[in-house]
Amino acid sequence: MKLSLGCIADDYTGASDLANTLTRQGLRTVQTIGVPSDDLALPEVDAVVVSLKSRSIEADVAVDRSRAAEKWLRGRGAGHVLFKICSTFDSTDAGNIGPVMDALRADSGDAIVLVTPAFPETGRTVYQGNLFVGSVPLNESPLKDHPLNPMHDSNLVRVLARQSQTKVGLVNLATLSRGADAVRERLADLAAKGIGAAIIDAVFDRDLETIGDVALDHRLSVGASGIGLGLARALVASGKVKSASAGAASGAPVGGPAACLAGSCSQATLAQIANAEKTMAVLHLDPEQIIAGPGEVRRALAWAADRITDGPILIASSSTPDQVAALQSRHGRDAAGHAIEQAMADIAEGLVRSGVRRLVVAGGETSGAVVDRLGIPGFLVGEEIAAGVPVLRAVGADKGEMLLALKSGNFGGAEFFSDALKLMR
Ligand SMILES: Nc1ncnc2c1ncn2[C@@H]1O[C@H](COP(=O)(O)OP(=O)(O)O)[C@@H](O)[C@H]1O
Ligand SMILES: O=C(O)[C@@H](O)C(=O)COP(=O)(O)O
Repeated sequence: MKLSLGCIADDYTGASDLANTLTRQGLRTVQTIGVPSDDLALPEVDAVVVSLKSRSIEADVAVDRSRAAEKWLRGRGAGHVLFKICSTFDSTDAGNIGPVMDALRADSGDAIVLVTPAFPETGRTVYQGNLFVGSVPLNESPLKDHPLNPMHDSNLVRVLARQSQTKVGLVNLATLSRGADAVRERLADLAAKGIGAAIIDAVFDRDLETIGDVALDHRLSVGASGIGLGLARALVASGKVKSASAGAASGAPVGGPAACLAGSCSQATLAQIANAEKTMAVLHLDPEQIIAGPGEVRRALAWAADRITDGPILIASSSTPDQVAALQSRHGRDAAGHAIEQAMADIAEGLVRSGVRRLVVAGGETSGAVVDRLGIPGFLVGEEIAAGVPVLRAVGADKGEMLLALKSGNFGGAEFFSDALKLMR
């Protein structure tokens, strides 16, 4: 297997979002959980997305894991590596986007790296270096209340500069609109001044095509699914990837009981949970009880056992920003987050033990905890449920056939949970 594109994603929902984008653009793609072991049988593919759970861990651990993934991808022939970050640039001033980018750039030998979280299909656009979520700047969007990485600055040149050892420049839309060579010229000017990273504006998919074209001159880029789209289109247009008609993975129906777990506290997920109450049984966990001990997990599994044969169920820990803030002030942000993630993993494990083989998980960190606990080594990409969220078919799992959907907290329409289950047969 010689890869045309190697990708390292800093969380599992982000990885499935990117794998979905690459698949839709005609790249045969597989998502692996961590660096695959040598005995994992992978199909012949153009791109591998290695999923890490590295967005909210210590920066030096994120760097080590990302470098190990890069080494594996380069060893499989990947000439270009995309470090996939969140389209809302989720991170803190301590990292991890800057430190990982710096390390991967040093390994790649590139003088400068292009960075953009733009993903226009989901309303993420970048103008004059400022990230917009829909019609509002990042710092006015619901991301200002994220439980782990609250975002208070929409100017990504500033945000990245605070995290990185290199100086950060800007390639603005005016330059981009003059085409690939104008971008190349601007990058050469910035690199000559010792600037090692450039935030690049992008508003429309056509901007991402230009960016993808230029990015392929380099060995590394950093961004969300939008730059993945640009890279994929550039690879197909250049003839480096021949499989422009690659389709979604299909397979035998899995059937059996289905369950949804929500650990995201995003505005979108809170609304989706409220809507799900109309079509399925919903249990709201008590976060305080989760932290108090294992009783809340036992209560959830007993509740599920009484209902799971009657139809799909949803179990949610999600709370409003005020409630999240109150819990964190009592227990600490990381301790609260970790305890709830592990409880969700315990519940997922119990549900699978009782026969559930179709599982929807809302939340990136939550998905990471669940997938790790289930020991799933990788996924093939199936149908698209919503922008950025595909049906995933587990490969190499000892539980046999399983379908999952890993939803970024912010993604999906109002009826996401029932939309997902309709496609997960
Ligand atoms: N009620 C709650 N109070 C505080 N934190 C919570 C609550 N429910 C979930 N969390 C934590 O919030 C974080 C949500 O992050 P994540 O799962 O990545 O969602 P998203 O995709 O929206 O970013 C996780 O660490 C989760 O354990
Ligand atoms: O790019 C995106 O927005 C997503 O792919 C993503 O990274 C998801 O992160 P979470 O919102 O934490 O699930």
